[in-house]
Amino acid sequence: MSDAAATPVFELPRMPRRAADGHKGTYGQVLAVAGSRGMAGAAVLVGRGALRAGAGLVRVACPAEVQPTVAAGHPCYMTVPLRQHVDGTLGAGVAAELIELGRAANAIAIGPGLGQADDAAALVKAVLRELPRTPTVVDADGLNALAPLGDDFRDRPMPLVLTPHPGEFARLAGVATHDAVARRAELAVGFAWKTGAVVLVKGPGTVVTDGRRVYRNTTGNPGMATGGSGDVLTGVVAALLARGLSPFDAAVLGAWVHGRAGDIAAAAIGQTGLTAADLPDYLSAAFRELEARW
Ligand SMILES: NC(=O)C1=CN([C@@H]2O[C@H](COP(=O)(O)OP(=O)(O)OC[C@H]3O[C@@H](n4cnc5c(N)ncnc54)[C@H](OP(=O)(O)O)[C@@H]3O)[C@@H](O)[C@H]2O)[C@@H](O)CC1
Ligand SMILES: Nc1ncnc2c1ncn2[C@@H]1O[C@H](COP(=O)(O)OP(=O)(O)O)[C@@H](O)[C@H]1O
Ligand SMILES: [Mg+2]
Repeated sequence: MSDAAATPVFELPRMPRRAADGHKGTYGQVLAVAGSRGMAGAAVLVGRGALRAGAGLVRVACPAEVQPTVAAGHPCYMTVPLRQHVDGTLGAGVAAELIELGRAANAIAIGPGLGQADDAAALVKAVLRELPRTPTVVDADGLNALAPLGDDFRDRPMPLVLTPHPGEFARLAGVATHDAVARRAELAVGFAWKTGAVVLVKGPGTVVTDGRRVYRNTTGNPGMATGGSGDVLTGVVAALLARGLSPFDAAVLGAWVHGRAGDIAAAAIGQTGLTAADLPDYLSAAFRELEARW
């Protein structure tokens, strides 16, 4: 299928106004499942992204070994230490516990820094299968767990949001990486159509599609080509899902506001010294621009 078959979207979804009488339960609870030995930072970045995108409550579930490090990454999210394998990764043995935590959440972010062990992949699949109505964004090793993806989740009542970079998209869709770059929009539309997921393929001019509609993002800059930038986006999309945006709208607005934060950060401190850990702090300014439209 060509991307010409999908309707281009130019208008941004509205960021919902915060009700005067709202409380933290009103603005959505996010469960992030992320991190492993050596990749505690991925879990921190997802959690910070979700907080700065307005989630009322954020819980970061991670292997027990990295939990103190993750907890030290921000005082405002809670952390849940989970039993880990000897190599410091999570596995299907904690699926029941995670699914219980997931039932209490309005949205789940799963994948960054989980590693590529077979049992981590089994855990990801169990969570996605057992919570079919929970809005969920899958990134990084969560995507590797599903690759190659067919129509397994085609009939999921709540469509998944998948956020691959072109390398991950190539694995997921079973295409060559150079095609995932050169024919990104066309392949993403066809893949979204086939899988029933909302697909956000990252990079300059990030493409978001549900197979029927396609949005090409206009924000962002090469300063964001630095480890962990995508992990922040995962947290942002989860917060927007928890706030009640549809999967497509959460992906579109998430891509825009994440890129805008990168642009404001680059204007303030330049592209060269920009790190992913700076991005959440500049999300506030990016969201303030959206609040100005209220
Ligand atoms: N602080 C932490 O804890 C951090 C932890 N992190 C965690 O690390 C884990 C591994 O994630 P990952 O993305 O680094 O590895 P992987 O999936 O093998 O991708 C690399 C392959 O994809 C390709 N490729 C990528 N982008 C492309 C593009 N735009 N266009 C084209 N190609 C592109 C790339 O191509 P190449 O660079 O060779 O040209 C290469 O082949 C994961 O769990 C993540 O969450 C990180 O988030 C960092 C911070
Ligand atoms: N040259 C660029 N222009 C605009 N955005 C970029 C550029 N390079 C990277 N990005 C953005 O940075 C993020 C990188 O995500 P990802 O590749 O998953 O990184 P990581 O896994 O290290 O967190 C994506 O949102 C991508 O769109
Ligand atoms: Mg990534």
